[in-house]
Amino acid sequence: MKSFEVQGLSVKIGEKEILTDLQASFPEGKLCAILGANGAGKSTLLKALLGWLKPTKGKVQLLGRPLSSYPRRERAQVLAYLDQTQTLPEDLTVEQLVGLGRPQTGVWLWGILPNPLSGTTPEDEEAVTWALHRTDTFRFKGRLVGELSGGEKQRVLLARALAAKPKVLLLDEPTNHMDIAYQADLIRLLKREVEKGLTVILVVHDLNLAALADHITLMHSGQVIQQGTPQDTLTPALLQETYGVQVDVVTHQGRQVVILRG
Ligand SMILES: Nc1ncnc2c1ncn2[C@@H]1O[C@H](COP(=O)(O)OP(=O)(O)OP(=O)(O)O)[C@@H](O)[C@H]1O
Repeated sequence: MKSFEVQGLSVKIGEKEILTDLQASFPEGKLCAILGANGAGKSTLLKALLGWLKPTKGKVQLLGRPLSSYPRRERAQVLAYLDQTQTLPEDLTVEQLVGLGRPQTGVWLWGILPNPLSGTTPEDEEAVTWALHRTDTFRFKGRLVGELSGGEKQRVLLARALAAKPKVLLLDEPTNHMDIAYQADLIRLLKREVEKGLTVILVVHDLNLAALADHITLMHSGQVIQQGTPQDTLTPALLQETYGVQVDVVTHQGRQVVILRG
């Protein structure tokens, strides 16, 4: 089955059409990367997949069912989202913040942050502990969020997203501001979850990180121009179409490596 199947999707923000008749499908249980130049519509596509932006035309199917048929709560159980713009409540402990990932405790009602300690079930506690372990953050569960480094925060945010036990995790530029070691670490953690059945769809700018994905989507001007394996998509011709730059692509240890032409 596909995680998402998108047919003829158009999305407007205000009067401006950002996505136009977009066709795409994303396999289930794979690490999928979305690439495209600034302004191509990558974040907008993620928000449409999350159901936050309503299409003016077209259909989005999530795990074989129309996205619009999912009640909000069920959608929050199936999909998790992680981006860079979230401001974090710095005076919570890591464990409390990860607890907010649970759909029933983490919903921000009327702009009020619910008490992270109220209404917690044993199942919530088990999921939080599991997510802390999966992201190697259990050892600092008692620390305050405000005291963490950028890379540590990133892992804690991943733990919060995983605590919901989603089937599909969408990430918007999760490797921004991360050094190469943290980037590798994040991809390793994501791959580990994918091996356990999670579908991951992430927007990235680094082509050589994208080469580690199972499946790549190339976007240009609000449309998908190609989808497929790194071998099928990371080609000089398609990257020229995507970014308008000339690159060379070499294969190193079975993986595509993209080099900008000088
Ligand atoms: N709230 C908004 N109001 C008006 N225009 C918007 C809004 N959000 C996005 N856009 C426009 O939609 C287009 C696509 O934006 P989007 O953020 O989806 O691109 P992106 O591919 O994620 O870009 P980047 O790589 O720079 O993050 C851009 O031209 C952007 O200016």
